[in-house]
Amino acid sequence: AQQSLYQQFGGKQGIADITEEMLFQVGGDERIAHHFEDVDIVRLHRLLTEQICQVVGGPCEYTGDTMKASHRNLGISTGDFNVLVEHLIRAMEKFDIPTSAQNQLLAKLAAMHNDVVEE
Ligand code: HEM
Repeated sequence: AQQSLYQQFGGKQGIADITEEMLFQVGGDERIAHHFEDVDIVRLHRLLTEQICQVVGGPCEYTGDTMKASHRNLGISTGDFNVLVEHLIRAMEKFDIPTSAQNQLLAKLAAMHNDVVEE
């Protein structure tokens, strides 16, 4: 039987595991870690998990702010954006998410690029 995109991500727990791993790696990457120094990471993890769950068609409601409002004035560049995506891909690989499922999420996140990046 064909699994839904949400199921291919391992449901809410699978998504929570992937975002945790991504944020952990981001925190250790000196290219972008400075952006997250004063951020409540537990809250960010919860919101990112909700958002990705919703984006992949899961039964979740994203309760955070818009991408444009929450990244305003953070000075995030396209390079920063690509580094975060790099860590997301590694995290998805670590949890054996099928490539076609990875690409479907990445396409949806790419559509947010202009709302996140300022330069
Ligand atoms: C498509 C890519 C991205 C998505 C889906 C995303 C998603 C989110 C979400 C859901 C929040 C929480 C919003 C809220 O507080 O209500 C957030 C906040 C934040 N994001 Fe992103 N983000 C992306 C890219 C980036 C990048 C590339 C950076 C920096 C390298 C970044 C840095 C931040 C920071 C610092 C906050 C916290 C802002 C604050 O609490 O004041 N984000 N992001």
